Amino acid sequence: MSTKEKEKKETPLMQQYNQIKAKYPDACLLFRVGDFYETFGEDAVRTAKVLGITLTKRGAGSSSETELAGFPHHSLNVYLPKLVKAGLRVAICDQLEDPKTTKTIVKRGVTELVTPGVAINDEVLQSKSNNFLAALHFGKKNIGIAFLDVSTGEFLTSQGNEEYIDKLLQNFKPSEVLVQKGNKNHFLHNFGSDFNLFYLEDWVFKDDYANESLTNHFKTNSLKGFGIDELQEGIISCGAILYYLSETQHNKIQHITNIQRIAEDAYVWMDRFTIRNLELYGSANENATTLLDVIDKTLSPMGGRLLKRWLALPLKDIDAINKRFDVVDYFKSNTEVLQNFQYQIKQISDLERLISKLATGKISPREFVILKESLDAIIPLKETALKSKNDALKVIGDNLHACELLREKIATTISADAPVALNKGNVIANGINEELDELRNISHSGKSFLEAIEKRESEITGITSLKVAFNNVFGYYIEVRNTHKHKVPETWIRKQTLVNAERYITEELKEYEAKILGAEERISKIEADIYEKFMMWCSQYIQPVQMNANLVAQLDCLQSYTQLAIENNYVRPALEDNHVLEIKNGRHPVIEKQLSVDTPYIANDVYLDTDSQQIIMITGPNMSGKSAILRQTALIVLLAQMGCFVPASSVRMGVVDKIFTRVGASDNISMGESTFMVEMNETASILNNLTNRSLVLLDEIGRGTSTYDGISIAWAIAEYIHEHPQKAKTLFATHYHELNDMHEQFNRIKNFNVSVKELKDNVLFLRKLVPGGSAHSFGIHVAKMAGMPNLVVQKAQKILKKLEASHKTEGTAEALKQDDLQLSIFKLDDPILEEIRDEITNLDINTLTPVEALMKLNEIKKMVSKKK
Ligand SMILES: Nc1ncnc2c1ncn2[C@@H]1O[C@H](COP(=O)(O)OP(=O)(O)OP(=O)(O)O)[C@@H](O)[C@H]1O
Repeated sequence: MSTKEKEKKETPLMQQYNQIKAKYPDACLLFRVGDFYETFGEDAVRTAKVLGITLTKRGAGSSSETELAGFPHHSLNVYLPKLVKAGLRVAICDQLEDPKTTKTIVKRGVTELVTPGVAINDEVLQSKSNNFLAALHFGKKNIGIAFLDVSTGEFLTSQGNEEYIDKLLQNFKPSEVLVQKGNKNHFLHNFGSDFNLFYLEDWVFKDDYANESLTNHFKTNSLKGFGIDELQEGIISCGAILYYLSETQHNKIQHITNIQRIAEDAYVWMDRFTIRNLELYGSANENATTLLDVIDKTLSPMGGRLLKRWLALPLKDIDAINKRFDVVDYFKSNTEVLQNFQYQIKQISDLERLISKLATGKISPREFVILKESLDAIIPLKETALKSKNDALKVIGDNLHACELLREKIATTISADAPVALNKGNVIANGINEELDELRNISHSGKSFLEAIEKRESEITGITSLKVAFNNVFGYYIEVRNTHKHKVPETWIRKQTLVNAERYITEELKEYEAKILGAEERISKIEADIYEKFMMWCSQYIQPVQMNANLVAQLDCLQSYTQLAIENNYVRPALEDNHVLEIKNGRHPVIEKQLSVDTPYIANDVYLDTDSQQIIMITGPNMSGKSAILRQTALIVLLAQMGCFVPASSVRMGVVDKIFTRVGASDNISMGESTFMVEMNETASILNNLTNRSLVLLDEIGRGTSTYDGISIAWAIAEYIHEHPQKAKTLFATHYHELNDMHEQFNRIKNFNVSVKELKDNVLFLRKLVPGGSAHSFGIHVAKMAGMPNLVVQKAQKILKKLEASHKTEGTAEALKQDDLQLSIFKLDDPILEEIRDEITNLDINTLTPVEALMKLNEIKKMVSKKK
């Protein structure tokens, strides 16, 4: 059948459907038909699967046969989130006119396109998480990025290299990412396929387009005021976001009141491995407790979201950090004030999302009441903050906006017990509109009016069981039991005969009915009009309410810090203008919460600086607690720079600007590269970015290869960090006790070990970090403890003894002395060694990265071993 013929066969409804669907080919189209949302074809198959609803066929057996799945329109709130959470883009196609008013097919159109990144329904959102839409623009020099949470109005941008953008993507975890069509592969190659991507046409990513749409939206002449005018690629990404909003019919976006620059240099740099490895707010293991789980004591959704941001972006400015400490100190010593704040914050709902709903015209009458109650709670909060003796709190108190007129207007305009849905009535308070009050009188007086008729007619006719009632078919009627039928006056018109009764209508009832039904329709119309205008009026308060939301979020984070410090005995770190890191009795905030009551966490001291103890080489058996010490050091630094107290008895530190973490043989194999290669890549990026204020954690680096390769590489890396002009403070956990020899040659490397007590054929973990190296790595003991069969353990012990005996004579330090190596290679007149010599002579040291050097070394080692 030709397409034309097929079209002819299609019903007008399906023709209309197909026309609309053609405009949204990649979305699941929910097509409103009467009281149902229907889906057809492929969409129906997907929808039925995701929602678990029945899949049927329309026009079965005919040429226009298609799958069909639908649900009642009032269940949209239940089903829509499920579709969006399943990663679908959902186009909602509504009836644009009242079916009663048209004789032909009802006009329909898409009123909203809901995608994972632009959802504002409570059912899709998580209260303590932002829901970001991101856009990326690959420029010549930089990659631009923008994030928008349309449910809160936060709009942020930045630009930088791939590593930086990767880190931001990890931190902000966007639900949807917009990418230029032409850069699809580029994106997948750099950032992986874990994101929900949507591709936009290349022309959207243009300078002029972005500038124009942004300045139009913000009604400004330039973007200077936002401090982003230099961010060319960032701006283009912001433009793509605005384009997408209009494409998805999100046109009411007044709550997007500014763009913030994510200032890369204001925050501690943590790469994605660090974020992942320290399990800050996510973990590969779903059941793992994250740092956020432990430290989050926030009481409001805004506070919860801000805490995540503070955790992702720790500060470097000592004054700003100290300000947060000061508030926590103040709260700690004024617990009554703290409790007062906590009580008030609990009364405040999600102001940020409520005001966004107002801006998008989606706020429900009930939510207006909640908005007012939340704003009421700001008043005592403001007073308490102003009365406090802490400067930062006073500033917050000063800036909290009382929103007096707004609160007053909501109280007088919206009924205190307003319903969730506008069409349920009783939304607008009495006394706002005369006509409304009058109509309500009519409709409310209805019951007594009907009762009066019932009484009167019963008396006149002598029919004792007479009843006035209503049904949808013929409206108000009088019902008379058969026994009284003969008493019915002639003027009554019989409408229905039942088994035991007859139903009649009267002129009077008909008139009354017209008045009442007219009144209710008119009431709905007046309420809707007033509501619409009221939302418009309230929109002048978007900014003050957003500011209040932000200030409450800050107060909430600070009370959360205090509560955490009180409950867990955290202390205030002393920030100093130096390069020292001195932790006394530090604990791991997460592990200490997980131990059983009878196993106390063993606190440890760590000291690092740039003069005497730059690198600590930590050896110790498996499971002794090496990783715990590394991670707790980073976590303490991180918490401190978030402005939070820390799990230790005291901490003294200069500000850290970058935290790097590498764990040997990490689980990146899935990306297709060999584990070892990945490990080397990761390490290379550290070595290329070291600063005097960096904190580097290297956990078992080198273990992804054979022992001797591993030792050589670990050695070379430690040496590189030691010799680097930027003296990065480093904790190096290793199984290779051979590395204990390094301190003889490099004076800022110090050996430590996590102590254990050797029992007869077992080890007892003491978990104390003590100076000095350890002689062996006890792996076999641990294997035994893990329940390995005895035969295996005994065999392993024998092999170990043999190996130890055979290597006793080789001092590692000796073996790795460069001079010796050179002599042994170049004195020999051997083709392979000559080849090696040529390789080395041809190397351009100036352009070689440290890891390339390591790889080269590895190659050379392989050549030498071939020769053996
Ligand atoms: N200071 C401590 N106090 C109490 N328990 C601790 C302490 N440090 C570590 N532990 C416990 O010991 C376990 C092992 O610690 P960790 O992973 O740090 O050991 P490791 O030496 O790095 O081991 P491996 O070399 O096998 O990676 C932790 O999961 C924790 O339960």
